[in-house]
Amino acid sequence: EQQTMSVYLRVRPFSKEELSNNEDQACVVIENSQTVTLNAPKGSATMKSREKGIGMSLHKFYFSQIFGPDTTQAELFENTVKSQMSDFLDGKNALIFTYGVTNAGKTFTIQSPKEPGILPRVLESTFQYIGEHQYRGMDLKPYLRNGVQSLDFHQVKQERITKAAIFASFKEVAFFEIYNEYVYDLLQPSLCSKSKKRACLRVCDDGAGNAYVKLIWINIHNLGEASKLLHFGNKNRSAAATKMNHSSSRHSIFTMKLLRINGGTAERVSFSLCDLAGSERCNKTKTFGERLKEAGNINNSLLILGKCITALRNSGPDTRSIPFRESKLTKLFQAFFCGKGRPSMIVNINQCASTYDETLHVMKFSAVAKQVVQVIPDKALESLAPRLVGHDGKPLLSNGVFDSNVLESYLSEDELLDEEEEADMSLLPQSELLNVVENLRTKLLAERRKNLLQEIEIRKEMGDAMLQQLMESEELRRQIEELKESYRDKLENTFEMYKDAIKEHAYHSAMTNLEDNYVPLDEFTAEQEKVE
Ligand SMILES: Nc1ncnc2c1ncn2[C@@H]1O[C@H](COP(=O)(O)OP(=O)(O)OP(=O)(O)O)[C@@H](O)[C@H]1O
Repeated sequence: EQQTMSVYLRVRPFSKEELSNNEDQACVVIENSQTVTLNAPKGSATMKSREKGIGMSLHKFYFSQIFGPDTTQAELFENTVKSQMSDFLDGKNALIFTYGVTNAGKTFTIQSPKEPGILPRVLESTFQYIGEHQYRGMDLKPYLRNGVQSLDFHQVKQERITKAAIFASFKEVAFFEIYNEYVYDLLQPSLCSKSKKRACLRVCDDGAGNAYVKLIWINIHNLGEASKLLHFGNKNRSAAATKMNHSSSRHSIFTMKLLRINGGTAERVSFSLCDLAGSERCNKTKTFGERLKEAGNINNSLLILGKCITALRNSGPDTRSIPFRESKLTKLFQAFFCGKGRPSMIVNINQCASTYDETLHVMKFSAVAKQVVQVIPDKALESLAPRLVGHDGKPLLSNGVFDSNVLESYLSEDELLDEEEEADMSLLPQSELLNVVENLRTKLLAERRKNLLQEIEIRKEMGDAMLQQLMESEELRRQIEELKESYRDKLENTFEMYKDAIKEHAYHSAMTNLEDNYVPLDEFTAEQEKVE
């Protein structure tokens, strides 16, 4: 099945303050349920460009569906997420992400505390669907990206302790955020203590090209528990203040995994809701130092998301050249865009004249996303083939039957080691961590030594080449000097030659004159006497 990605637009209402600040300049006009027009207000960069004859002041955009300022949370859920919700309960992975500038209504749409947003409604629908068929045990858990792990007695005990650290008490949920290209678990209980530094998690690969993060998965039994978790996670979202806003700098992702247990087999399907960081660009935030880095990282991950979406629009079914690996966010979203689920996007905008240029940027981004064609597999779970594995990480099932021999050989020693290398270091015990550090230090030293040798070699080669060049130029200089010397000699010789020749010529001329004017003495005397 092929279809374009669903991209919805939600336009939030003006606040009283915005209305009194003259922000309502009819910049956003909803033409019908799928078309919206943006009119550039006076003073916006778009209008200034238009006055110079560049670009247009009016832009038209098309969406899967547009929701105006009067849309309620329930209407939005019914018309956007509901279809994805039934796909999810049917066994297909789903991802919903909100995109827009800061203060456009992304968080309100996902998880408003006032009117319940999409997230609490998704949770509620899931609980309604499961009803009495809920698995009450705590001995199964998500494993890597698509697997299911059976826990032993001690691990179940640990699970209860982790949960008890948050609640004083079969669906599993995780909540994490990506900040400055670092992944943090928002359900990490120790985060409550301000003195402790948050452990940042590695994005690992499950060996089949699926990226995942080792998160704390909490087994929840009712909506009340889910809300408490959400509240707990939100408390941990301590956003650093930027000039634009206080909590717009992080991408936060809430994921729910549903385990469908049927005898000895377990199927796993996930629903992720992502509240992306504000999409405004660096120049607007007027930040520097750490905040500039933060803005740069947000820009980078959204830029890579944009690059992936543009590449997806052009690539067709072959997604190998799409740069998903260039940011943590896209790495984790990759599977949804590559046929292992169905992503959809809710674009949030405000109608304020002062943020018009940024809003236009968001709309252009969504116009590209709207053209992405998705391939949706008929039976997503078959391709995901979740594995049921034991507490030591080895799969327990082969063709639906427990077969220890098959299972022994299934994961070879090498694979285990590979997996270990990809493991999240922050969760290892201290002794192992020390070993890892020691190994890394040895590797680092070896690498440094190799680099140093290489540098010495390169420097030597460069020195030799320079010496050679110097010698050659010295030889050239010497030859030129010799040539100059010989020319000078020749010139001097020629000069002397001419000088002698001139001297000789002058002598001869003088002698000739002398001979011509010569009068013998007796003749001269006779002549003188005559005159007297
Ligand atoms: N549809 C809506 N109806 C009424 N109020 C809304 C709506 N959408 C957003 N708001 C209000 O607008 C303000 C900004 O919304 P919100 O915090 O969700 O923006 P945001 O895009 O998530 O910003 P940030 O990037 O900083 O997280 C909030 O006060 C919110 O209550």
